[in-house]
Amino acid sequence: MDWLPFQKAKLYTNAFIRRDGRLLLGYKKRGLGKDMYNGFGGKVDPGETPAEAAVRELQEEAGITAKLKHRATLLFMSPEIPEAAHIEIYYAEDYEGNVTESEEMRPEWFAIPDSEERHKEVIQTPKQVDPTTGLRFIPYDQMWEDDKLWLPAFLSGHDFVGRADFDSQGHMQKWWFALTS
Ligand SMILES: Nc1[nH]c(=O)nc2c1ncn2[C@H]1C[C@H](O)[C@@H](COP(=O)(O)OP(=O)(O)OP(=O)(O)O)O1
Repeated sequence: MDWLPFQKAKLYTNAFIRRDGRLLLGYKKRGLGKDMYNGFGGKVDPGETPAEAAVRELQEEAGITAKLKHRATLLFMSPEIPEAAHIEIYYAEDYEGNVTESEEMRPEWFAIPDSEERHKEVIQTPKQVDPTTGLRFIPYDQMWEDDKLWLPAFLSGHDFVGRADFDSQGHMQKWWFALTS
């Protein structure tokens, strides 16, 4: 397959929160990406900066406020959406408020593998539970297919840029990723 034609992009945000060695993800209850886990985010509204939208979406979808740091940029393309999704990805290690379920997302904490090697094992053998916390490890088998390519490095502190093109069945067909720090 060729790269999907890139004409226009629409801005989105996505925010990942880590606290006490655990990662907060949301189970998406509706829309594209339904029944998958993801960070919290959505469309940037007119007149809003991506950073402002990231804070608003995190509050709306998970009920919490955080000082988010911009860490990555992802271009997501799919025949299912008319414009590319240009996603600015944010990160924080603390937050205020109580994590709360919203109409769009059911938040859940996951154990983070302690090395990139352990991430690979968790990717190969899904549904493993961390014996010390009783939490499931990051559910890579229930996330967008490209996330397993960058999330391990992202959680070890690397920033990145990348692009992933999907087919209408939701499978990734073409991609590139580059670490920028
Ligand atoms: N972690 C991720 N990995 C990936 O490859 N694509 C992602 C992604 N997070 C989001 N996307 C893509 C898929 C989706 O089409 C688009 C928009 O993402 P979202 O699901 O966060 O936004 P929504 O369409 O729910 O927006 P709102 O209705 O404003 O919340 O970006």
